[in-house]
Amino acid sequence: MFLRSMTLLKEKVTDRQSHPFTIPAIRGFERLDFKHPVTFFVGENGSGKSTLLEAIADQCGFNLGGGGRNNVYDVDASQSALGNFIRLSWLPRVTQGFFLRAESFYHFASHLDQLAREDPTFRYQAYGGKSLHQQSHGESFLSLFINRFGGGKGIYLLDEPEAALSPARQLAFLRIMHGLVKGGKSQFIIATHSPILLGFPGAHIYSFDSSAVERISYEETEHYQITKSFLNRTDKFLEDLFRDEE
Ligand SMILES: Nc1ncnc2c1ncn2[C@@H]1O[C@H](COP(=O)(O)OP(=O)(O)OP(=O)(O)O)[C@@H](O)[C@H]1O
Repeated sequence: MFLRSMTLLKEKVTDRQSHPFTIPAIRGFERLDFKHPVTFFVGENGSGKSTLLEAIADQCGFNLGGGGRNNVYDVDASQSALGNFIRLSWLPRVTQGFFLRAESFYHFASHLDQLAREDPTFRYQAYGGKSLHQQSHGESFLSLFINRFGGGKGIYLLDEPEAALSPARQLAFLRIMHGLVKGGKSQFIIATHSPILLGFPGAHIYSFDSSAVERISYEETEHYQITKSFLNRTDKFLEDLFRDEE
């Protein structure tokens, strides 16, 4: 555990009528504590999870298109709306880690290809030995988790890592994360919609579905409840869903 909390610098906020303070969970945000090496952000689409995660990545000095501190490249919209309004509290401070955003991973892969073109000794060592563009989306994510994560102390900020992963690969990812967390040198903060990932034992889950970010249990998440009802009685669930359709 390295990142202990994040706090809104209220005195810096002069305009609460514009983005990102128009997002209900962000408007009510004051402080978030991290007390477990694995923290999840959950909430409806547009509830502010990525905005908060990106602000953390910004304050970590990570490339906002994806990557760590040493990955310097430009992508569109790589600015954090909230980054300058928060303070991170560390004990101890770590500088290594990775910000993964599923939506711009393509650009990160291209950035590595550019490095390989510029430096013949670059062998994609930390990425499975070949260009991420030559691996499927899911394979490239797994390569990253297996090869790039771990080593020294690091913080990993992942925005919807499940986007590319089959259910079996999501389990593989849980196993990798379990191993890294057990080693005591890794902290994960993950925005997700995956009921599988959310099942990580003991993880803390923060919901963005109300006017403040608040902690809820795994069983209280909509992801758990909807998936459970769907699987328990699929026919009945779908019958109810499609009733009165016309
Ligand atoms: N630059 C911007 N200007 C204005 N509004 C924005 C901007 N960027 C994002 N938003 C809005 O902020 C809200 C929160 O977006 P965010 O990406 O944080 O949501 P999210 O919880 O991560 O959603 P999802 O689960 O769909 O990824 C959304 O309504 C989005 O439209």
